[in-house]
Amino acid sequence: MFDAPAAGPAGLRYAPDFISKATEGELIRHIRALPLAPFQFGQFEGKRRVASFGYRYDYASRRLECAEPIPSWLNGIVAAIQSFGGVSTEIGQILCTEYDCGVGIGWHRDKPHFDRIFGLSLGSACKFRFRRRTENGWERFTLDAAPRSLYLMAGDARQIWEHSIPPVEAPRYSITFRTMVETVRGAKASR
Ligand SMILES: O=C(O)CCC(=O)C(=O)O
Ligand SMILES: [Fe+2]
Repeated sequence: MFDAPAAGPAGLRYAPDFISKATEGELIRHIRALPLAPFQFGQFEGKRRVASFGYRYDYASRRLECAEPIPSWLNGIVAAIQSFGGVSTEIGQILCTEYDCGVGIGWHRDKPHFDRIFGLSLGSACKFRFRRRTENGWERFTLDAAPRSLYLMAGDARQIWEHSIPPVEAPRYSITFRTMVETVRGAKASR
């Protein structure tokens, strides 16, 4: 059910076959039916297409904004992710992404409003790459993320290491589930 990748970043967990082929097919069908929009960061447009639920990070205003509520077709998988994450895991944000052939994502760390990051891979495999700076250059690690697998980035894997995906060779979909940091959860509770 769950493998700790050999010599990978601390805080990275990987679960192959987290969902069935039938569930994968259903989720892809739902994602394809969404009004996906090219990822916008400032004046740049990424080639991947996305839809956000719960919250959305706006690169123009550089603020976290409210997004559409999490739709009910995601309820089952959210429950499975929360139970994988353990007690007090509450998913606040979901990003559905479509990568066409030749599309990837550049090096980055996710925005600081988010805490732990769970990623479900659908449709095809990808090389999920990690790097962190060392005194003499970069230390690197690649996770082979199979379709239907789940990765979790927490601790160093989330806070220190950057991640990226080189252009995919077949269409890939992903659903990223994020918990919110305490300050964001507190602000929401007091509204
Ligand atoms: O597609 C994925 O699995 C990861 C996407 C990602 O890193 C992000 O949207 O921040
Ligand atoms: Fe990311």
